[in-house]
Amino acid sequence: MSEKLLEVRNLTVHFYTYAGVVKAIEDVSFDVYTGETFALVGETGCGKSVTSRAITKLIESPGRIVGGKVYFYRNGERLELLGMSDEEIRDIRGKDIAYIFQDPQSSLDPLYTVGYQVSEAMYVHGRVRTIKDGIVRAIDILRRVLIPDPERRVKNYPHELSGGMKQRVVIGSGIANDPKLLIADEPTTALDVTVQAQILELLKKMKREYGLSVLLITHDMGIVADMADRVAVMYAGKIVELSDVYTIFNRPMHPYTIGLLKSVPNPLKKVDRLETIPGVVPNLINPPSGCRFHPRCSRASEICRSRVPELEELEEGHFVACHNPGE
Ligand SMILES: Nc1ncnc2c1ncn2[C@@H]1O[C@H](COP(=O)(O)OP(=O)(O)OP(=O)(O)O)[C@@H](O)[C@H]1O
Ligand code: NI
Repeated sequence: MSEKLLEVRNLTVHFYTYAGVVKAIEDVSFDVYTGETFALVGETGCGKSVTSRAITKLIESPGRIVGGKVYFYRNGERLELLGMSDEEIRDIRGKDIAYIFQDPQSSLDPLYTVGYQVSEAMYVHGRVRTIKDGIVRAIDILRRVLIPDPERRVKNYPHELSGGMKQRVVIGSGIANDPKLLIADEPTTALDVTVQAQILELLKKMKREYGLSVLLITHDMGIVADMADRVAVMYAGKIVELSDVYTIFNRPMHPYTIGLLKSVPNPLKKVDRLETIPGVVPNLINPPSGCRFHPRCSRASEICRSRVPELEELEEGHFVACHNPGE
């Protein structure tokens, strides 16, 4: 396999709310390699966004990163991101590691032209000398993200563009500084189905052309199948299974993954009936003891109630956190 770009180790984030401490993510560990698309998948509230944001310390009060390390490899140097000052991490965020969020509307400022905003993204990281220089470059970037008539579009304000075009602009700003890692958090969820497919195609094109690695956050197994090389399945703030995409779909071993794949139309297999996993996602203020999935798990035994299962490599590259894994 290719080189390691990102190493997330035991990442733990808590939110200190009036109701109690929300243990949003607990000991999350995974690697992202150069040139791959790595997906984080799971139901709502399982900690995908918190994980992706914590990587560059984008956690706001009442949240706090209470443990873990994030190593980022840049030009042969191994940087630990969580120990960096706000200023140092700001220099990495938006330059070496860029984000794309779900709603393009909220990523763009309604008061500035899209050309200005793409230009500004480069200007703040010293990629262009002036905003004016940047606008010339922005035309080329809009062309690369396949926005028609970029010379004219560069002068548009966000409200003059459709949702899909706005997301193209956001992707353009993301890649403007030639990042190594693009973190895309549900980048197509807010868009129409036809536009979704176009944006996913665009992400593939960007990945090819720029040699980017992509950390893709999604709750959609179809998108995982279409986009990802490897995938980590999250449940209630923890990674329960991690492997290449083919293995997850064909040989899932964690009871949660097995249930998840039964509850969604499996894009690689035809299923007649959708099943749902009984029970509800646990409250993260008082998560279940032992394995957080045990109250909903048909295979749960005594040890599952008392001991937290570690992610173990059961076959090459296939990690499962379960005391009673099976197929
Ligand atoms: N500001 C906050 N205050 C308290 N709890 C929070 C806060 N932000 C996130 N959380 C908690 O952290 C957990 C993980 O949230 P996160 O947004 O990462 O989920 P997600 O997997 O991205 O879900 P979705 O698919 O809905 O985006 C949730 O249980 C949520 O309640
Ligand atoms: Ni999210």
